[in-house]
Amino acid sequence: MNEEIEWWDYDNAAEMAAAVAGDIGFIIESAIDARGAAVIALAGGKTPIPIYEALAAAKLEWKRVTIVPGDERIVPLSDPLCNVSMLAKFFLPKGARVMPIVPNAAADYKAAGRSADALMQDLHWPLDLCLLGVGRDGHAASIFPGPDFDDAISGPKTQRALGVMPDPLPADAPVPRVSLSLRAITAARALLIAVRGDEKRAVIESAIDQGRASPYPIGRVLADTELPVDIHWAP
Ligand SMILES: O=C(O)[C@H](O)[C@@H](O)[C@H](O)[C@H](O)COP(=O)(O)O
Repeated sequence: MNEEIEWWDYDNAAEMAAAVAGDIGFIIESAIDARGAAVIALAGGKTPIPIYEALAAAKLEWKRVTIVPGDERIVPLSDPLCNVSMLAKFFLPKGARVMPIVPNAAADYKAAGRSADALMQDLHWPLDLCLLGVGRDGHAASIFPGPDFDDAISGPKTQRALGVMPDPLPADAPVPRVSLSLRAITAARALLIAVRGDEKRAVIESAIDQGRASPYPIGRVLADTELPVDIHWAP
């Protein structure tokens, strides 16, 4: 069980964005100082958009930064639901390498997951950072209840990514996904969570209380992460 979970509360989304962008910038600089490069996984969804705006404005050696989405919806790159296209809009113009993880002609979600895993196997590992959002249903990255839940939580040790069919499908993006596995997330050198709203806060608080027995994916992630985790929250 993780004993070091720290909440950081802000008055509004802009304050949270500035603080989280500052933390991510520091993590990127430290990785570049240590190794000459940084590899980070960033969350999809809407909450982190102001964070990415602030981060993209930071003076960093972007050419040394590789960014992958921590999860992806299996949709074409042109689809508004596509996480990597959202990330590319912010960070490609800065010179970062922004890697799509879903093949354009994904045959089925499990094959897409295997292909994402193969791509991740070529990255320097562990990730320097994993930034996660959390759904109101307690999902994190694209670890959802459904037929792939056990595989995402406790699949093969070396598996970094997999295909996931959420059940039920989330209403705001009702499509199959690929996701980092729980092991890949918890192995990251730094784990940050950014969420907004009382509802998500309540879900995360119960998930923390439930620990390893939590039915919420975010509860399992937090219970299995040994490093301190910062949870950034704004109304
Ligand atoms: O692609 C995704 O669906 C995400 O990466 C997902 O895990 C997201 O972080 C949550 O669904 C919260 O999304 P919002 O920030 O839009 O509420």
